[in-house]
Parts: sequence; structure tokens; C-alpha cells
Amino acid sequence: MWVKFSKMHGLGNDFMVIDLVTQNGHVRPQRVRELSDRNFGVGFDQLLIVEKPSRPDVDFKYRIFNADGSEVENCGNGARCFARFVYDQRLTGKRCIKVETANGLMSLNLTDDDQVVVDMGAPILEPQLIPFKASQQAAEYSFASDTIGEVTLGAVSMGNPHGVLRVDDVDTAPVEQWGPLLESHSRFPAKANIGFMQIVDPHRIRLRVFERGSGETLACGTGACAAVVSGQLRGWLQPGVTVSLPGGELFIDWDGNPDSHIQMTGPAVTVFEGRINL
Ligand SMILES: N[C@@H](CCC[C@H](N)C(=O)O)C(=O)O
Repeated sequence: MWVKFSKMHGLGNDFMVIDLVTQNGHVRPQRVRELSDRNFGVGFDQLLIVEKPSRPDVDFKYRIFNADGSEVENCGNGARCFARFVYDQRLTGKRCIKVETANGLMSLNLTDDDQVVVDMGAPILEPQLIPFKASQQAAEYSFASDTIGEVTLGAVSMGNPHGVLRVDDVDTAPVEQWGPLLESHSRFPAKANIGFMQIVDPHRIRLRVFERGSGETLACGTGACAAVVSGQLRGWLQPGVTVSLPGGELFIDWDGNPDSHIQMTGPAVTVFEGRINL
């Protein structure tokens, strides 16, 4: 089935975006893996699918597939690109868009200065809901890993699971070595995205993220939110944090109350459009 798609990115975290509201098609994990290949396919970190919603009070269903073909609950940079896509493709005339995800509802707002503000919801901190294996909730957890030794990290879900480690310098952090080991550590039964955070000052961090199912990316929106939440809970950060990622900067605002929603602000860019056999 031939379909039109857009290639987009949010700070270099790149996406193939397909409208399955006005086009027909079916997503198969094997085909996602083929299309994500940077040599033999289109190349992307995640595939984003726009579908009709299942309820009348939202505008679209937002589905996300990692490069390895796994379907996941949330993608922050993708949410900004999703908003720009449905608006630019005239699937909606609204600049404030409500979507349903596997994780619940999200509200996406296109601003006049070309940024997108996403209400990312409240962080999930209870270990069994993240999911993370621990006997009780804590701001950080220390445990032994056979391959790494003693590890200390914050565990946060933004709908999808994250582990956040503090490092002195992100440039020399062992992202490629520890990332895959912690992504699949038995403490994270659904695997996890692993962030390496350097605190610059209470309102600025540097961050690299090894993403579950995609490897290290140039930016991770949910990872930025998880790092800011973890940094505030551990007393290192204050509300209103600029997150500097290899692909650029995001602004994350959270008041520190566990029930409060996190606001993420950043860009969304269309690179090209094409047609492909899905
Ligand atoms: N790039 C994303 C996160 C995509 C999903 C993630 N790899 C997972 O498996 O949970 C973002 O910007 O949040």
C-alpha cells in the first residue's frame, strides 16, 4: 500500500510521520525495522502514526513505534512534530490539539513563534507503575549491576520508563557502554530509556539519552522531562530548566508538586516529504 509521509525532526530526534486518517495502511514491526534503516530505508528514530481518535473529545490518536519495531507509550519530541504535521497537512485548523496515546491524553499547542508547547502530564513515580523493581518509592535508587558495579539512578515514568544517572561531564559519559546494559537491566521489567545528566546550575542541565529500542538519539523529550523531575526531586534543580541536548535545547517547566503537569517547549521541523510502500 503506497502512502505519503513526512520526514521530520525535533532537535535531531528524527521521525517518519504517516497520516492514516486520510490514507489506508497497516503498520507491521518488520516493515518499521526496514524503513528505520539509515542505509536501506528512510532512516528514523521513531515512526509516528496519525489515526482517527476512539473518542469524541479528542482530535487524533497518536501512535509511536521505535526503530526496532516496538510500539511505545510516549514520545515528547514526536508530540511536537505530530502537532506541526497535522496542522501543516490541514488535518486540523486548530493550534491547540488534543491527542490520545497508549498512555492517556496529551495537549499540544502551536505558538506564534514556531515553537510547540506540550503538556506532558504529571510524572509517575511509584515503582510498580514505572515499572521499576524496588520495595518502596525513593528519589534515587542504588543497586549492583554485574557488568557495571554499583549504580545510582532516579526512576521516573513519563508514560514511558526512564532511568536518570548524574555524571560530571556528559561528553565523556559511558552512554554507549552503560546505556544498553541499563536499558535491559532486570530492575526495569519493561526496559527503559537511560539518561546521563550533567548539572550546570539549578536552571540548566546537559543531557544525553540512550533510548529504549532506538539507541542514543540527538534529543529525547520524555528523557528531558524525566531528568528535570529527577534533578528537582534530588534537590539539584529548581523549576524552569533549560535542557541542552546534542541536537539543541528544550525548556522544561515543573513546579515540583508530584501531581502537577510538566510543560515542554521546543521546535518541530519538516525536512522533506515522500511516498513509500508501507
Ligand atoms: N524520542 C522520544 C522517546 C521515544 C520512545 C522511547 N524510545 C521509549 O521506548 O520509551 C522522546 O522524545 O520522548
